[in-house]
Formats: sequence, structure tokens, C-alpha cells
Amino acid sequence: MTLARADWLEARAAANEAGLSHPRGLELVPLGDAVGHTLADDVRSPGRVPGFDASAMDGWAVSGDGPWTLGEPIVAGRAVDATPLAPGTARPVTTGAAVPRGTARVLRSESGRIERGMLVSTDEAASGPSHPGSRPAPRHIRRAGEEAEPGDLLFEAGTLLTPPRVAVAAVCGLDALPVVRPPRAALAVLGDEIVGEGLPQPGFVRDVFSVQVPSILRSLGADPVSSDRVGDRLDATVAALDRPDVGLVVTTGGTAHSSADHVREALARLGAELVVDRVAMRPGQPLLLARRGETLYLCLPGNPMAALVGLVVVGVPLIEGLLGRRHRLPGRVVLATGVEHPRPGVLVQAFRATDEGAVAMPRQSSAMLRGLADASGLLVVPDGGARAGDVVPAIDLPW
Ligand SMILES: Nc1nc2c(c(=O)[nH]1)N[C@H]1C(S)=C(S)[C@@H](COP(=O)(O)OP(=O)(O)OC[C@H]3O[C@@H](n4cnc5c(N)ncnc54)[C@H](O)[C@@H]3O)O[C@H]1N2
Ligand code: MOO
Repeated sequence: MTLARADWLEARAAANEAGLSHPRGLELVPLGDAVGHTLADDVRSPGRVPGFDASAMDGWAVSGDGPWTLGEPIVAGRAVDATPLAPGTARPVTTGAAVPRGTARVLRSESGRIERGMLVSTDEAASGPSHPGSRPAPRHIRRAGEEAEPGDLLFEAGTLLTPPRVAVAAVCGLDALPVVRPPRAALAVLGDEIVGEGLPQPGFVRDVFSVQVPSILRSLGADPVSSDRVGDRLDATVAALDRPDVGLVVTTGGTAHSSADHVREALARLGAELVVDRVAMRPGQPLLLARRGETLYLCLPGNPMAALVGLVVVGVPLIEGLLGRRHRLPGRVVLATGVEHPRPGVLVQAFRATDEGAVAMPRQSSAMLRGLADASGLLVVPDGGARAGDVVPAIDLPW
């Protein structure tokens, strides 16, 4: 089924679904390379964390009530001493070192002192037996298994591996993680007027996509394998789109209906099925999403801001889906100033976050980039416009 002139939220959901229903490869990556990947499988903890009862402070492991007889120091980085701590004794201990069996608590170094060879507590609250109603002295012991037990589900398949998640995998004793193999992506930048370097002659424009879209695709988790500029000819467009070797083809330009626009016809010649045929939003309205075999097509309009809006609004949930991630509904921002929008469909605006709320950036239009360049995010103004103080959906920028 094709969504024609799709609602922007429906277009996002359809793109995410199209990605999710695509085949995914799996690979094992060492933890050092895992940040930014997406888990291909559930991950359980092989170990217990902490693996042993450990001191949370520098001080003394004590057993029973003080004063305590002093024993040998315990230091971190040694195998656990099997000898239990006898009541009435204390052993100096460093933060993170294993406390012996029989340890009641750890007395912090600033809460005790040595008097005539014995350790005495200088901490009123922590000294001696507790009285009814008194607060128990803090134990300062990290209990074995308090963070994870063997077999605990740490993360589900489809979880984005952020730095702290990779650190959790490390602390649980994992060395590698099963991740989704980055989907191969090809970029085709269409247009006879596009030049790749220098200051263009009148009638030509500098290509704004080759310099950034592959980086965006990579940062989203795809593997951009090629980037080509393609002239405004149907046969060249068909050849550029005939890429069964990649999971995703992104094109820019050529989506409209002029004699120089061949994307629709090329998709039809290749037998691709349209999933989304335009989105009821501006800029970015002519966007197409299509599928042919194991290749998805994200065809972005040529106008620079329109293409980037399409990539953020629809391309991000599409790639999230290819990686096995369900997309989240957008957050919301309060508008600091009203935005007029008398036309049908939503208006997407680059905005800057301020103390008063979101303010639309100057110098933005379908064909401009400077407003977007300095924006905090994209906000979505409904059909009919919005007033200062209204709360509207907002989408994070992926860079
Ligand atoms: N009669 C109509 N004309 C247009 C309509 C319409 O509904 N009826 N829609 C307009 C909208 S909205 C957009 S968006 C564009 C979409 O056009 P295409 O996707 O076919 O893009 P092009 O025509 O190839 O290019 C549009 C514009 O963007 C510039 N461009 C293209 N590629 C690049 C690039 N790599 N770097 C920099 N700039 C690029 C191109 O030079 C054009 O100025 O159609 C409207 N027209
Ligand atoms: O919809 Mo166009 O995408 O405004 O530039």
C-alpha cells in the first residue's frame, strides 16, 4: 500500500516499519568498537557485579565493636583473602578492595585513629553499639551482585549502544557484542547543474549533499559505500538506482515533475513499489520512499533544506528501523513566538532553544541552509499556524 501525501507522523511510522521488516545482518564487535552500533540480540550478564563484597571507602574493615586489634592491610588488585575477619579485629582497606568474610562494615579513614596500637572510632554516630532509634552506622560496602547477577538481562535486541551501555557490558565481563551489521547505503546526487568544487559559474550550483549526507548516514549507523553525481538523464538515473548490492539508496533532486526530473520514472522502470509518495509537510513535501527486493529508496527533494528535513523527519526512523530500532515519538517544545502557516500540511521550522522557548531561525526556506546550520532542532507547526506559548512537536537533529 502506498501512503500518498502522507501525514508526517504516518510517514515516519511507515519508514520505520519498512526498515524493521528488512533483513538484517549480524556481526560481533569488540567493545572498543561497539559505541554507536545497535544490538542484534538480547545481552545477558555473564558475571556478578560487583563480583565480591568490596569496600566503598579507604579505611578499615571491622568486625564487632571497637576498639579493634589491627591486622594486615588489604589492597585492591589481590585475590580475595579467604581468612574471615574475627570479631574485635580490623584490617586497613582501600576503596574497591575485597573485604573479608565477617566484615561488619568499613570505618572510613577520617572516622578512626590508632591509639596505643588499637583502632578506635572517632565518629560518634558510628561508634559503639547502636541505641534504639539511632541511625545504623553506614556499612560502606558494595554488596556482591547488587548491580547485576549472572543471567540478568542487560539490554534487549534493538538497543543503541551508548558509551555507558558499553561500559555496563564491560563491567559485566563481556568482551564483544552482537550488533546489526551497518546497512550498506549508496548516495546518488542528481542534477546537471551540480558542481563538486569551487565557486560555480552562474547557472550552476555547488553540490551541498556529497559533502555531508554520507557522514550523516554513517553517524546514523549505516555504511555509506558510494556517492555519485548523476546527470539529468533517465537512463543514468535508472542505472544509479539499480543497486541490489545495497540496502538503502538515498537520492537527492529529480523528485518533481519537470522534464529534468527522472526519479519517479526510474523507480517505475525498476519495478520499485512506492511506500510513501510525498509527505504533507513543507519543506520536504516531494519526498518518496520506495522498496524493490532488498533495497529501500529514500528519494529526497533537491532543495537543500527540503532534503535535510526529509532526511531528519523520515530518513532517521527509516535507518533506525534498518538497525532494528523502533522509532520514538517526537518530544515537544514551547513556542516563544507565533508562526503563521496558512497552507495545508505541517510546516517544519529550524529553531533555536532559548530561555523563553523555541524561536524559529532566520534565513530558512526550502532552498536555504543557514538557518538550519545554527539550529537546535526542528519544530513542527500544524496546519493553521501556532501562537506564542503553544506546545508543538520537535525533532532532534542527528548531528
Ligand atoms: N511546478 C512545480 N515546481 C516545483 C514544485 C511543485 O510542486 N510544482 N515543488 C517544488 C518543491 S517544494 C521542491 S522541494 C522542488 C523539488 O524538486 P526536485 O526534487 O525535482 O529537485 P531539483 O529540481 O533537482 O532541484 C531543486 C532545487 O534544488 C537544487 N539542488 C538540487 N540538488 C542540489 C545539490 N546537490 N546541491 C545544491 N542544490 C541542489 C537545484 O539546483 C534546484 O534549485 O521542486 C519545486 N518545484
Ligand atoms: O516541499 Mo519543497 O520541499 O518546500 O522545498
